[in-house]
Amino acid sequence: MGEDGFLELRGVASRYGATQVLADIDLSIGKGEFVALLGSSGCGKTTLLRVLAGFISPSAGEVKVRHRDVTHLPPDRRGMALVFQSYALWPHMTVAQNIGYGLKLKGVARAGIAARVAEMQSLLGLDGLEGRKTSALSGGQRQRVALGRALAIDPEILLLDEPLSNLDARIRLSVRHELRALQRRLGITAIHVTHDREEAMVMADRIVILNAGEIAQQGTPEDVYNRPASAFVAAFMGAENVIALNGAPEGDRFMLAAGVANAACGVPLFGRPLVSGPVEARFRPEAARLCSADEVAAIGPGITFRGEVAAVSYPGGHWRHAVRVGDREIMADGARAFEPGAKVAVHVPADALFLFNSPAAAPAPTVSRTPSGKVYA
Ligand SMILES: Nc1ncnc2c1ncn2[C@@H]1O[C@H](COP(=O)(O)OP(=O)(O)OP(=O)(O)O)[C@@H](O)[C@H]1O
Repeated sequence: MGEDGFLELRGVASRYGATQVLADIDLSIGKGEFVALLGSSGCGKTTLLRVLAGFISPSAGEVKVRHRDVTHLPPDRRGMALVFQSYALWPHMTVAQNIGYGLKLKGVARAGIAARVAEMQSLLGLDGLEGRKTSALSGGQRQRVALGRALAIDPEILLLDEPLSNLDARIRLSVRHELRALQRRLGITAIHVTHDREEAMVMADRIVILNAGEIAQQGTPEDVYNRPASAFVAAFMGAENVIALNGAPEGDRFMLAAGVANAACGVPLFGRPLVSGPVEARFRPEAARLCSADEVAAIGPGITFRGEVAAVSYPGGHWRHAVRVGDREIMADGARAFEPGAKVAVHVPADALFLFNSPAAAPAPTVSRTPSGKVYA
């Protein structure tokens, strides 16, 4: 990826009437980068995409392409193309007419349109369908036509608003890879809105996680998955098990106090700015290792919770257990099934344990040291 800061947003805010939807968004995207805007429903993903495309004027801030301010340019003068979730194809037009639509608006001559449409059809595997009305196409074919219409105008930037969400699960998996391969081959810069975590993970160079109109974290898929910067991001990225603990930093370790279901133990700090006091411990069901209470051996650094199996199911590949740990219920996967009522141990390896100071416990990001050997209540 070349040209850093190819597409830049600085201090972008947007509101609908009195409702603030985006606040102070700073984002810098490199040429040829594939960025996923990931967030739950209503967090402002589509609004951000529409600000980029020029369909909405931001209430503050600026949008720049190659250091040129495009904030107040109309959509058709930004070198961008938007693919809508609904595809927004013309049902009474043929595949060829739909793909050529943007070129016709630009006043391109007929022969030029025909050549470009043929090129797009062959690129997207739509050969032979040029005369078909789009109302007589499958979902996957419509999605390709919408992509063809967007790419036909040779945009520098492709904006994708959940373009795969109307496809059935199996087609969606293959289209993800096709779209990503096409984007790489064309070297086009892409911003892809999705609420599907796995889709963002497998497609994007960088994931930007939005929460209530603000950027909660941005980084490579591996970064946001393994090093979530907040409890919100950890939960959003699948670490939904949560247990309240107490602890304090000591050197390069964080010492966790004994709790109702765990013995005191220490885990590496990994540079996290944790302070003494209550912490929220989060982990994924698949990161936990389940064994019977009497076989808890030292399985490596991490924390082990004692619990009782409440329910077990088989979603495929592993057994998923609901385990009562103190007054909480957590989910933990195992290679074998434990019966409800079984006393078990749930071990969470240190590198899969995400710790965050509870909001009330983190007034200032200072790292305090504790006298060694103390129990932190
Ligand atoms: N035209 C509008 N007028 C008023 N409020 C709006 C309008 N469009 C969107 N909103 C509100 O702005 C917020 C952000 O909407 P947006 O469509 O950007 O969210 P999103 O993250 O794309 O959600 P989804 O994944 O459900 O599409 C929501 O609370 C929504 O109700």
